[in-house]
Amino acid sequence: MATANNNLSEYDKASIPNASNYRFGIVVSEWNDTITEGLFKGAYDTLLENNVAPGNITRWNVPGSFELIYGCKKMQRQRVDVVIAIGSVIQGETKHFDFVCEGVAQGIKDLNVLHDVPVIFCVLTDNNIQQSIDRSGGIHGNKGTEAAVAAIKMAFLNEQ
Ligand SMILES: Nc1c(NC[C@H](O)[C@H](O)[C@H](O)CO)[nH]c(=O)[nH]c1=O
Ligand SMILES: CC(=O)[C@@H](O)COP(=O)(O)O
Repeated sequence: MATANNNLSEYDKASIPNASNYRFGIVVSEWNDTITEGLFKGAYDTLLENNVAPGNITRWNVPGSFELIYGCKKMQRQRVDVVIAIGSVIQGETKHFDFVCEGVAQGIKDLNVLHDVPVIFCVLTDNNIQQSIDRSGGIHGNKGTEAAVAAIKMAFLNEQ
């Protein structure tokens, strides 16, 4: 189902485990920061709404989405139960978009395979800025909210 038919900010609160004892690492790319700050706000607010204490949330910034891989690898070694990678990649004139998106997706996948701390993929890969606006608190909701819900669920799963 495409995002256009499924608001990113809507979730069943009854399906969310108790998150008050989990620790969250959030790594935020500075490229397209008006978008990534919106994604971060969505994630942060959703964690607080689900009884996560601010002191249980650690945020680091990295220059761009490609650096999310290294930043999340380092964050996995911190005292956290789950990591959220936040980025915004927007198509330009060249094929660089393709390499950044593929590299980040593969790199974060690898971190989930190689290490025992889940990393949530909250990276928008959009054709234009409007699509990014629409998915970071706009008409399609906020992918940061979706990522925070996924993070809580994966922290719970990691306890099983
Ligand atoms: N064009 C975008 C980039 N490009 C920068 C790379 O992510 C990386 O920082 C650089 O290649 C140095 O290693 N990054 C984004 O996050 N979003 C873009 O649209
Ligand atoms: C995703 C990118 O790296 C891209 O925004 C860079 O723009 P360009 O392809 O015009 O160099």
